[in-house]
Amino acid sequence: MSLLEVNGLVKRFRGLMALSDLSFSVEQGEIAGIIGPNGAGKTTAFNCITGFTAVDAGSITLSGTPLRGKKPHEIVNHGLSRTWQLVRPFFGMRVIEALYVPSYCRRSRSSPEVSDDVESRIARTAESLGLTDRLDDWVDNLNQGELRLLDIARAMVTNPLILLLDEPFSGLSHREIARISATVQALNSDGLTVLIIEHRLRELMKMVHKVVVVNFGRKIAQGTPAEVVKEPQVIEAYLGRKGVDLGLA
Ligand SMILES: Nc1ncnc2c1ncn2[C@@H]1O[C@H](COP(=O)(O)OP(=O)(O)OP(=O)(O)O)[C@@H](O)[C@H]1O
Repeated sequence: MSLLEVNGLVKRFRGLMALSDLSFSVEQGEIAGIIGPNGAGKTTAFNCITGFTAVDAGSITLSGTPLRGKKPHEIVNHGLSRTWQLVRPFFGMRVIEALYVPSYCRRSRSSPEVSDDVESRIARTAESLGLTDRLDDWVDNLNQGELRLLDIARAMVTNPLILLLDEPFSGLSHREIARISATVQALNSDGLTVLIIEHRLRELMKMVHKVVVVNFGRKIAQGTPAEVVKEPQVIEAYLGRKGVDLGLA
């Protein structure tokens, strides 16, 4: 059984088919990527999986537990957390206070998987995200890269089995991207499964084990980075000349 299984997902917005029969799975311990052109349905897929958007058809399971129809906070309590394309920080709070907010979810306080107390998990999470020195600082003083790290830290405080990241590199410098990428890979080495939407392909392809390519709400390819960049459908729909520059062929 895969950790996350998405089967036959359909989502219509009036006349527009945002997702048509989208199926893919993410295995325990994997870093998987979702790529595809603008408007392909990637964020809609995240919104459906995380309970923010109602699904018209299909199923979503996490470790075999059906998620479809559950509310976002219930899904978090099952072990699936996410970040958003646009960072919306809790300005006016200190970093440590912003990390306490997600700690009030049930999974963070009382699930059988949780062995440590909230205070030590926040300290451990801040350390693994490189934010220990910033805990007493105001969120308003963080730079863009640190705000992204804080977003990931907030999701990590809920003790997820799988973390969904929506364009975590967006708007960041090369140096900030390298820091986020190394941090996510370290979290993965500690057992976290990760699913990432990203357009920064050169950086993404270096860190993922598997890529799912979506176009017009359908999966058009799946495989290792080296496999998908050779797929004619992927080159035509999305990569074009970009594929040649990824250094994977
Ligand atoms: N709430 C909504 N109401 C109507 N149409 C929507 C809504 N959300 C998304 N769409 C449409 O669904 C399609 C898929 O959008 P989505 O944001 O999922 O694409 P995406 O692959 O994430 O794109 P990008 O890479 O630009 O972020 C687009 O045509 C978009 O305009």
